[in-house]
Amino acid sequence: MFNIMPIDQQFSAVIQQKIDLKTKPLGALGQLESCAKQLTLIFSKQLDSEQALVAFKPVISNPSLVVFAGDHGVASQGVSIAPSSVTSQMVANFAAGGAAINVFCRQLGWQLEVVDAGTLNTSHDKRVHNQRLGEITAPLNTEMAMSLSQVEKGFALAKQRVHSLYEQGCNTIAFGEMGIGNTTSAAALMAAILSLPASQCVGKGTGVSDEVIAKKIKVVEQALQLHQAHFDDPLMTLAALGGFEIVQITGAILAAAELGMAVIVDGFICTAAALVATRINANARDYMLFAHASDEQGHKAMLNALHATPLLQLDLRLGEGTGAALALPLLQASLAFYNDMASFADANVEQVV
Ligand SMILES: Cc1cc2ncn([C@H]3O[C@H](COP(=O)(O)O)[C@@H](O)[C@H]3O)c2cc1C
Ligand SMILES: O=C(O)c1cccnc1
Repeated sequence: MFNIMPIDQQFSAVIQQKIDLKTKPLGALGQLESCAKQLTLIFSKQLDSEQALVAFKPVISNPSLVVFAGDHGVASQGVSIAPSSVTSQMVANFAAGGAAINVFCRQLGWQLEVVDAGTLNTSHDKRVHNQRLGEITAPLNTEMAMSLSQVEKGFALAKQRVHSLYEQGCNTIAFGEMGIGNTTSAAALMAAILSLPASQCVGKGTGVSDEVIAKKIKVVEQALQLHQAHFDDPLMTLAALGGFEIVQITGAILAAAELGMAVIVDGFICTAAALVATRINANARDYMLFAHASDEQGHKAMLNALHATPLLQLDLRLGEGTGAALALPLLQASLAFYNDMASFADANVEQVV
C-alpha cells in the first residue's frame, strides 16, 4: 500500500565525518548531531556521489503542520474532563487563530492547516479542510470504532493533503490532533500493539481524576478483550480502536515517508499513530524525528518501543502538535551547525578528535 524506501545509509559515514571535523569536541553537540545526520540523510536521497554530499547544504523548506480533529464515541463513557462538543469548538478556535498551536506556528514559522477528520459539528469555515469520515466514532469498548473502509478513505484523504503540501515545496511535516477522548483511543492502540496491560498505557489525558483513570483503564481493558482477534492486523486494529484523526495522522505519516519528507512526531497521540504506521511499513521509522516526551503516562514506553530519543522534555500534555512545533528551532539549529560551522582545517584549530 505504501512504497517507502529505507534511508540509504551509504553516506552515513561521510556525514558523521563532516560532523566530527567541526571545531568542537567529538559528540559535544549531543542530540543535535544525530538530528543533523538524520535530516541530512533524509534530504540527500537524490545525491549519488560522495562529492555531491560533501557540498550539500540541507535546509528545512516550507515546514508545515497539519492539525486533524476527530470525535470519539468513547468520550460518552466519561473518560475526559471535557464533552465532545469541545472538539468542534476548538476547530473553530484553530481556524480563527487563537489556540496554542496557532500561536507557536506563527511565532516559529510553520504553515498551519486544519482538517476536520470527522467531528460532531461540520465546520463550514473555508480555512478548515473537510476530510470527514463521519460525525463521531462508535465507543471502542462496545463496537468497532469505525469500519475498514473508513480507515482506507482516511488514508486516501490524508495522502492528498500531504501531497498538496509536498507540491508546495514542503520537506518537513508535523501533525497535531484534537479530539476529546483521544488519549483513551491512543492508550488502547498502544496496549494492543505493544501487548501491554491497559494500566501501563492509560494516563491522565486532559487532567482527569484518579477515579476517572480507573474508569479509563476498565474501558481500555474491555476494548482489548473485545477486539483482540484483530491485533495482528494494524489496519483492523485502527478500525477497532482508532479515531478519525488518528487514522488520518497514520496515513499522513506513511504518505510523507513515501515522499521522503522528514516527519516530526508530537506527543502521546501522534506517537500512537506513528507506532501503528511502523507496523504497516517499518521503513517509515527512518523518516521520523521525535519532538518531545509528553507528560502522559505511557509515552516513554511507546518512545522506547520505537527506539526514539525525544528532543524536548517540557511536561507538555496538550497535543495539537505543540511539542512538534516547538522543536523546529532545534532542527534548524542542527542544520545550521552542519552547514555553516567551521571545520578544524577551515579555522586552523588543532584537531581534538
Ligand atoms: C480546551 C481543550 C483544548 C485542547 N487541545 C488539545 N487537547 C487535548 O486533549 C484531548 C485529549 O485528552 P482526553 O483524552 O482527556 O480528552 C485531545 O483533544 C487533545 O488534543 C485539548 C483538550 C481541551 C479540553
Ligand atoms: O501528549 C499528548 O499528545 C497529549 C497528552 C494529553 C492530552 N492531549 C495530548
